Amino acid sequence: MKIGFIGVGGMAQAIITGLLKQNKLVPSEILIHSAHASTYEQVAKKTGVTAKNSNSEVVKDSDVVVLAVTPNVATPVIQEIRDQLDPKKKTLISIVAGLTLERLAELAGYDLPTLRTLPNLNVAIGAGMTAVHANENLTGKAKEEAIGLFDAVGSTVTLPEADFATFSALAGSSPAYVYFFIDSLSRAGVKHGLTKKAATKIAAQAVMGSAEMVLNSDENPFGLIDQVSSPGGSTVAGLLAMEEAGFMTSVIKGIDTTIERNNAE
Ligand SMILES: NC(=O)C1=CN([C@@H]2O[C@H](COP(=O)(O)OP(=O)(O)OC[C@H]3O[C@@H](n4cnc5c(N)ncnc54)[C@H](OP(=O)(O)O)[C@@H]3O)[C@@H](O)[C@H]2O)C=CC1
Ligand SMILES: O=C(O)[C@@H]1CCC=N1
Repeated sequence: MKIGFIGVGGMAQAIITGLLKQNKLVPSEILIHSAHASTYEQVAKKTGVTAKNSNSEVVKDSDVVVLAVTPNVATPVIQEIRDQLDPKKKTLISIVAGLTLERLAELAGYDLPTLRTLPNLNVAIGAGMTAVHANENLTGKAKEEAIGLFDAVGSTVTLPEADFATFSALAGSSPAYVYFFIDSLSRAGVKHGLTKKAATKIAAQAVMGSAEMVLNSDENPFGLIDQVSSPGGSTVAGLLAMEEAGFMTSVIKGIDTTIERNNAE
């Protein structure tokens, strides 16, 4: 299978890194092109994938085309490659936030097998969380192969398109919010005398283990909070101080704003 990436920014590079790391594909199966030669040539050099001289060449030589450009250039880019997107031979995968299957069909053709996805950065380490929704033309083996690319680099969930904006906040954007939390924990450690390096490692390992506990436990997070909070102890004292500063309200406000922004696009 040949898979072509149109755009090789942060997210496409994360997917490519994950696919190669998980041995789902070998470099010769991946083709790339983007706006600037300095970007795609460097990515090709670093990963061993093949750089093409145009978006059209990528599409011509690929079975599966991954649209990985920012939303503001998606329309002209699809118009540029539309003629090469033969519905009998190609599958289109979009990772573009906010771009609906209806809009993709309008731009790329109503017969084209198409998968709308919303991955997150953790695909780079095989721990991604990706939402998928296929159109009615993508069926059977082609559908399995398209979704299989994201299964290979983490978990996938099939969601109605109406839930993509919420999913995007909770999984697509949330790595940034979790990094923010880890940095805040680590900064607190620095305030109390730890080095930034040690504090960041301690904070990140604690967050990773806590996430695993949530995934592997029948308890909901509040039950686990109670297990950590010894009666009369320091954890409950810290929790109450965080809540007094508006911890949960801050998180929900941030997610509300992310979803509003997603819905406005
Ligand atoms: N970052 C994330 O965590 C997530 C991102 N997404 C979606 O992924 C998409 C890409 O985001 P991200 O990787 O963060 O953005 P980047 O800005 O890092 O990457 C955008 C890429 O598009 C390329 N590009 C711009 N114009 C063209 C063109 N005319 N032809 C071909 N390539 C072009 C750029 O080329 P060059 O580098 O050469 O300038 C760049 O490689 C977005 O639609 C976003 O919504 C979805 C989920 C998560
Ligand atoms: O910030 C963004 O627009 C994209 C969508 C999800 C993560 N990054």
